[in-house]
Amino acid sequence: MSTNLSLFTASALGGATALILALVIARRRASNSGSLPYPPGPKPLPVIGNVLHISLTEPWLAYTAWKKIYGDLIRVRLMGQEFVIINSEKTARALLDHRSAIYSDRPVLSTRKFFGIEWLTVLLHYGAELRSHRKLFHHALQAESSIGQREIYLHRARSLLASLLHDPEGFEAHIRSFVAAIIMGITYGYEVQPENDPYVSAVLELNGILTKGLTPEKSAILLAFPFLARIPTWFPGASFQREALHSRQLAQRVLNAPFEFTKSQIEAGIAPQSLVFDCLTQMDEDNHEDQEFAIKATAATVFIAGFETSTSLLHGFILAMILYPRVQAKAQAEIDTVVDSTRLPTFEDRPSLPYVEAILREILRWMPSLPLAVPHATSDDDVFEGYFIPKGACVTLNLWAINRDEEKYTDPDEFRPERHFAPDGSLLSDLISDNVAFGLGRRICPGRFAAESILWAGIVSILATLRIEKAQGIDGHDINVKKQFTTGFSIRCLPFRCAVVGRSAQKEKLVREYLDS
Ligand code: HEM
Repeated sequence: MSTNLSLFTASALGGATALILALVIARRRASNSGSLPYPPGPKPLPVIGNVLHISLTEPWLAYTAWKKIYGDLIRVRLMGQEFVIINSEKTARALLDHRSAIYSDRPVLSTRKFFGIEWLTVLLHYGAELRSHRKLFHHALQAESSIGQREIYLHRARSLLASLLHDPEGFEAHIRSFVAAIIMGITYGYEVQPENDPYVSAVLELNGILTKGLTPEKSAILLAFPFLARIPTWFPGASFQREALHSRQLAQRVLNAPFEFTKSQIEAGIAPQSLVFDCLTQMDEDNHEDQEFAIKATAATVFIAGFETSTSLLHGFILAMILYPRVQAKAQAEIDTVVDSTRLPTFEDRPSLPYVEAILREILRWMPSLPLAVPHATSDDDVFEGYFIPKGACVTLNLWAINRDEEKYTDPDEFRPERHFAPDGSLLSDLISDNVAFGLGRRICPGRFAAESILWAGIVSILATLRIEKAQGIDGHDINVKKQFTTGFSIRCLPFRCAVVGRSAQKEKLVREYLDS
């Protein structure tokens, strides 16, 4: 909130800029729209557009409320930037998938450079650099690679069980370590330290800043008032600038430090296989410098993009298990019929566990870690169902609204895995890797296969061996928990407490035996 205030205080100084901007916008609109209307939406005010109509930290709430008034495709204007909000999966697929030639760019995020992450794949414009990154991702994260990495996921999941049994109160940190160990292992061949790992701490801190500062809505303000980026960090109220400076320093650390670690391991001949190892040892003869930078940026993106989203969903899973003990018990009963008491679950059991599968789908729906996904941008003018969508528009996939579509999901706030089954009792056939939670079209999440396997390994291992319950206060009463999220570009549950207990002495013994073996 203080960021908003400092932004707006400074914004007030920008009258002259605003006037020039208004003229530019008016000229641009006159030349672009022809006679076709923009999609419907709340009437923008002169110059500032709809800035006062939304919350800059939770814009999806207004976008979702407007769905009832304006429908599946909404036009919003924030300062000089045109936004098109997509509120239904059908319209999202029609535009982002079927017209991907036009809808695969990213908006001009002025905050990209300001926060020092202009190299982040997620934010690259559509072009040669992005294609080179996506080629590297494809090589390391395609569905087949994820199958090969399943043993690592299960091994890490079983270590997570031991940490949860040993220190239930620290469950948030243990889940973060679980995800970090997998991602740092497959990306850099690096073994994370159990506590205060320097690379993990840097990413955590960087993600914290980016989550608050990187929304396209804030970027639109910075784009309209570029002088804000040049206010010195010592200026009163310049907290935004100070955070950005810190972000630039952290981003350099995240980009370089683990990469240099792997390089030195390769030079010493002791590097295990990893994304960076494979890519560096398979480089072409030419342009070593450019190739190395692409590998470095791709690897750092894996950590930034994969870490926050996956941990957020697993925290959401723990919350759901406390709030819905019936679901937990039903999943455990299913697992017990498939996995006998002499072993722990493996990926071979997955097809026999449809209810666990439905829980995974329901987590992706109930807990949208990226409520507005990652914005796309149009690289050309377009016309859709009679509405004009200009080149350069920021096209926002409102997952918050899509996941709460009451026509598809009755009582959408309820966590109900049963909604993913057909009336005949069979699991619906949609693939998790096609889930709209991973975005659409040419920018679809390249980490979705890895993410799916990481989440499944964590969820099934916890359900098979542990019971998640409400924690008890010192008075012996249960501590109630609520579904409440943080705000920003990506969201997670607000901190809550829980108790974790082994489901039986035999199951605890299985975990210990596995880790001792
Ligand atoms: C369950 C966890 C995850 C969710 C919900 C998620 C979701 C998303 C979404 C919505 C996008 C934007 C897609 C679009 O623009 O249409 C995206 C992009 C991306 N994700 Fe994920 N993701 C997850 C995990 C991961 C993991 C584990 C990795 C890496 C291993 C990863 C790497 C990326 C990258 C590199 C992009 C940018 C692609 C581009 O801009 O071309 N994600 N993700």
